[in-house]
Amino acid sequence: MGDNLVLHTDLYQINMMQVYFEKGISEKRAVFEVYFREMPFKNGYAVFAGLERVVSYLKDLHFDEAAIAYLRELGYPEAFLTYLSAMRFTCDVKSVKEGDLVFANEPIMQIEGPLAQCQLVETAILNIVNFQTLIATKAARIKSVIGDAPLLEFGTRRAQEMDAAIWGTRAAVIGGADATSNVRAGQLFGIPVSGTHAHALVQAYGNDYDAFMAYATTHRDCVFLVDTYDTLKIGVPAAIKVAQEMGDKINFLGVRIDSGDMAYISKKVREQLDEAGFTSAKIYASNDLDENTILNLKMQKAKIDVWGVGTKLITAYDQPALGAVYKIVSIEKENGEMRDTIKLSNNAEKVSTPGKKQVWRIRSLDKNKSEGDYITFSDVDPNDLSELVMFHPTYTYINKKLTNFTARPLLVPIFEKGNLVYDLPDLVAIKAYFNEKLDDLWEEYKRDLNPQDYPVDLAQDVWDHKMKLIDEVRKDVYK
Ligand SMILES: Nc1ncnc2c1ncn2[C@@H]1O[C@H](COP(=O)(O)OP(=O)(O)OP(=O)(O)O)[C@@H](O)[C@H]1O
Ligand SMILES: O=P(O)(O)OC[C@H]1O[C@H](OP(=O)(O)OP(=O)(O)O)[C@H](O)[C@@H]1O
Ligand SMILES: O=C(O)c1cccnc1
Repeated sequence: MGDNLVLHTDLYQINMMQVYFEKGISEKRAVFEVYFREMPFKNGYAVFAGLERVVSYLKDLHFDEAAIAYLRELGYPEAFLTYLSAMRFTCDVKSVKEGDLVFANEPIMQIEGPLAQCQLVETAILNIVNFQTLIATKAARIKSVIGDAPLLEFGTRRAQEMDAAIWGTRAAVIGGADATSNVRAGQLFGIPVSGTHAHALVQAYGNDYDAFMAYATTHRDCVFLVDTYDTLKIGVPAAIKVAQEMGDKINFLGVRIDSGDMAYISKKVREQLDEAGFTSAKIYASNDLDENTILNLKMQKAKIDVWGVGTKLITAYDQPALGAVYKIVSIEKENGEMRDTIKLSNNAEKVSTPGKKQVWRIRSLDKNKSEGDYITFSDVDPNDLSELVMFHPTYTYINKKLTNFTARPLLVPIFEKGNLVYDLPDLVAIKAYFNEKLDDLWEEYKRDLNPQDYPVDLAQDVWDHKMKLIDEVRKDVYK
């Protein structure tokens, strides 16, 4: 299979493109925005990830011969296929930077350009951003309970196939993983790789001592998995014996436990290691861990130094999907002006916010913390205002006035007229960026359980415009 991803879209996008083409509106300028409506894992913030892959998908996006041939097989008319063959990506794209914090009901990406092109890219963009943002956020939750101790990403074997393992690992690193067991992810993204060994090694030798000795005579850095037969009676004593016999010939980093009551066992293992003089040997733990188990183990004062987390991180076990959507917010009229569009719903949260917008992170200069996000039309800059009135978009009586503030635009230019204008930072920089942004957030939004709702407010004119369009549509429908 080739790596042209142009057909990585839903059939209905191509069908709509055909409508636009045949009805002569395919080149009309349109603006679409990506946003999600509910915070993943009920977390207080989400960690945006996926931009690097979105860029690689959009760069040079075109229908190659194989794609056209397949669409011909599906029965699309020749004139439409000719149009598709000639199509090149010419949209403007703005996006939040990877590692930035994002919240429900604010645009995190914006695609503007010919209607047909905007329509084509919906599926892949959501596919990428939904997954990677979800995993980065899950990793951040896990890391928040672990603190400074290392978090190792161990999930490839349980990930939803290879792409999810690779890009999920990268997202996990953005949100907090310090290293991965996936060697290819290490090669592709420069992520530190790390690992111990499996039970198979011990089973292959039939006993812990021979297995650890075999490892120790072939590797300098050693972490022995001690729970194959009996952690306290067999595994740890064998690890200690090998470490003593090998002395300086190895770097005895520690032992890994992978079953049983990890609070009780880790404390006993710590005693055994300390008594043998290996006070700096670390205890690694793995086995279906997630932020809840880890927090619980920490409350029990488990003596765990390094946390290996697989399945529950890479599959976002407790919430397998983020629900980001891609909605048209504005379209060119016959006269060339833009007409803002709205989608109504019986469900108030599902009513879209019309117009091309920008999101601003408002930072109080007195408190040096983020006070909330403020959504304006794209041509407005709140930094020009001396006073900002922020109010809840549904419960409008909840409001506050800010004077001494700065506003940072979250959506930055990525593509202009199809040309990449953004320098993609490396992963180390993205991770550092995330940590810096997390520091700006009040603790109330950071706790794992029942965090406060971070304010995402609409500027007065955006709110008024939305209400006006709701009224207009309702008048049309119920006249
Ligand atoms: N002290 C503890 N407090 C809370 N949860 C724990 C504690 N010790 C272990 N756990 C968790 O409990 C679960 C135990 O799972 P399970 O019973 O499948 O493990 P096991 O039987 O010991 O090992 P195996 O994976 O070999 O079946 C795991 O998710 C583990 O992380
Ligand atoms: O538990 P996770 O968070 O997914 O971490 C990865 C798991 O992968 C390995 O187990 P393996 O695949 O050998 O299976 P088992 O230990 O569950 O038997 C390792 O020993 C961890 O238990
Ligand atoms: O290196 C390890 O210990 C490891 C790697 C993958 C999965 N589980 C454990």
